[in-house]
Amino acid sequence: MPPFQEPNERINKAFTNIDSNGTMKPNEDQQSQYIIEMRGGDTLQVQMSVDGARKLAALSPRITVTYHNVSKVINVPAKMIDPSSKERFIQRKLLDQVSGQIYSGQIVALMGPSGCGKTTLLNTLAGRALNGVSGDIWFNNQRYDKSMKRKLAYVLQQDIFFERLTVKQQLTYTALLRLPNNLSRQDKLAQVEQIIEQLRIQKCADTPIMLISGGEKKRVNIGTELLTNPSVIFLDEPTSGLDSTSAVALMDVLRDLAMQGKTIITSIHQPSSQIFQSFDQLILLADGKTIFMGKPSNALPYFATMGHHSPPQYNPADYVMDLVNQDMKIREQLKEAYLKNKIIKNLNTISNQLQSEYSLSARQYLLGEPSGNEADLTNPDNVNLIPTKHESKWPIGFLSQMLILFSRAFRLTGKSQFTLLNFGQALVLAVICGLCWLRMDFAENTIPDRSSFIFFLMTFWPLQTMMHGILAFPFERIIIEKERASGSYRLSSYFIAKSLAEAPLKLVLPTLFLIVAYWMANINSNFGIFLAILAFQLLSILVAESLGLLLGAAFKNLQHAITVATVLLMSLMLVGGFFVRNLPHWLGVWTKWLSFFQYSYDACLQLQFKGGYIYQCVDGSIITSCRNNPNGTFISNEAIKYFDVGISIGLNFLVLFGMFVVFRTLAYLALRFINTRTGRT
Ligand SMILES: Nc1ncnc2c1ncn2[C@@H]1O[C@H](COP(=O)(O)OP(=O)(O)OP(=O)(O)O)[C@@H](O)[C@H]1O
Repeated sequence: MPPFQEPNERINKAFTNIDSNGTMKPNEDQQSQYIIEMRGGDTLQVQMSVDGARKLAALSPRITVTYHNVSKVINVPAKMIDPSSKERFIQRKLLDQVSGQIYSGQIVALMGPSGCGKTTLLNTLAGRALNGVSGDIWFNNQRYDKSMKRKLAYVLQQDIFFERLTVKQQLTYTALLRLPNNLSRQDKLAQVEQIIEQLRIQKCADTPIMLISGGEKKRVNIGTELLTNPSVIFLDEPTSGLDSTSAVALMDVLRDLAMQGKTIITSIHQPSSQIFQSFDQLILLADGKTIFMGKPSNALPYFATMGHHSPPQYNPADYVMDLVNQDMKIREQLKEAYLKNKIIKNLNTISNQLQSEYSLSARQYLLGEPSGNEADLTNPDNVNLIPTKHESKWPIGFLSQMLILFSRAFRLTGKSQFTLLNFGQALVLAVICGLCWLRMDFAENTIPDRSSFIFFLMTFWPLQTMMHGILAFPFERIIIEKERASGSYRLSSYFIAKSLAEAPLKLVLPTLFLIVAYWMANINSNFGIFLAILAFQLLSILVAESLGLLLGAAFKNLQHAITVATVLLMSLMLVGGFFVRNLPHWLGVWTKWLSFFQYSYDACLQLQFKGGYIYQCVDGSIITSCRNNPNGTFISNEAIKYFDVGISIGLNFLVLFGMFVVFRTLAYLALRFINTRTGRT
């Protein structure tokens, strides 16, 4: 048995040295195409085009999805349905004993009235939200296992991306994160180019996603999921919001994918007649039950056997939807009829016939339901879909994930932070601030103004950054959840990468602000002191941001997070030592230690008056030694006594740093463990 070679080595070998070591099998076209088997049963298809460019694609195994008697029950809080109810929960059946079989190469449409359970069925088949699910689901002859995630793609109804990225950047980051490390960067990028070509989005490849059309966005959404070359693609209403031309173009893309052997299951609302007829199979649901399963062209003849005739020239999809949306009685009739008409595959015909009270003519229009027996479970590729145990759960290692996520976060924050508007805001505010405290004298009467300058410095930027922190997760979380649902990366690598990438960028504008305002206000000419004050300002910004991230991650409702943040910030500011110098003892004795403003303010006051500068006395109202010496001078360090500073500069720094670490860690834990989702199925 030849030793296992890494794919890159083997691919190169395939083109330079065609040998037959048993692991490389030349395809029909001996010169240009090879199938290479990899660990875990995956195969790679390598093609050499005429111009010598190399194309690489993982050949995904063909998968038949079989589901048998699948039900889903959820517990809804009783008070939500009936406020007078004494019960805690009421059970609701979202899916009721549905069965079906979908083959590779097919496009299957799930249709039915709003709320009939299409998304629930898609989620269930895709292995998402499996709580309360009973029945059997097989992929070929294997039951769902988390490790199959990479072979199943789920295209959500909403096109959720970092919209500032261009189409190519979006696909490239996804490829780098989700394609395994045994492919080179060059091959991952080649895969991106292939997807762009396959989905016909070359025209907008370098356009930011926020500027492309709805149809293009949908294709980027599908492309993102296709990068890992999944075998089964679930799509939740992919054509909603698209005009008919874009919808048809999208269906063409899906047809291409089906022709490559992929299994495609899509829910759809109101397809045009052309799209409706293009499906290989139609599954109609009503109230969580199947009411028709067969070829779309057989739907109208089937309903006609029950006396429901479509007017001529009417879009069959519209007619079917009108029918199931009519009154409850018709829906009940259709549900009952399906139960009696349905055919079970691989059961002997006698028991099938015994079930039938309806005419055989209705049954001829239906496809058979699987019986749940071994005979239903086809596995044409005979591939083990569950990777061997030694394979990592993640496509790439922790460090690689972090580097890629760092680069993405750096790019995104750079784009949102370094706008002309933000630079303008920082500069204008710095100048206004500088003008208010313009070139203060080194004199006794400027001491209160100097302390207020410091307090302003230590509150303005932290406040602003904290609000940004609160908003960071509610908007990003949905993207992270989507990416993590397809097994892209660890939450910890995302969190660390985001923290590392954003911190330096978040600090650029406050630094610029301080340089201008500090010089204009004439604070302290010692460069070391300037750097120390800058360090405190930046650290308090990081503390405030961490607190913001924590609140943003912990609260389901953004409004609640903002309200709590406002109350918290105002309270911490009030007890921070600047506004009230003589807090009631019972209050001040503990609250002032909670305020991170207090620590940076205290430390910077000490820094400002450090260095033994000569200050001019004025009236002795602040400095005792000036009382009888209005024209005299005093050493700046004396001013520190006027303020009730608590602890040393070093200790202040340590406490602030500790707060930063604690808040960051809590923010991570909140993000990891507090579920802010709305509880949809
Ligand atoms: N967490 C939940 N709590 C209560 N009801 C739920 C929950 N999730 C789903 N449902 C209900 O289950 C039913 C099926 O929902 P589902 O989203 O699957 O329907 P759908 O056919 O996809 O609808 P639409 O076409 O409007 O998207 C709906 O009545 C919905 O209100």
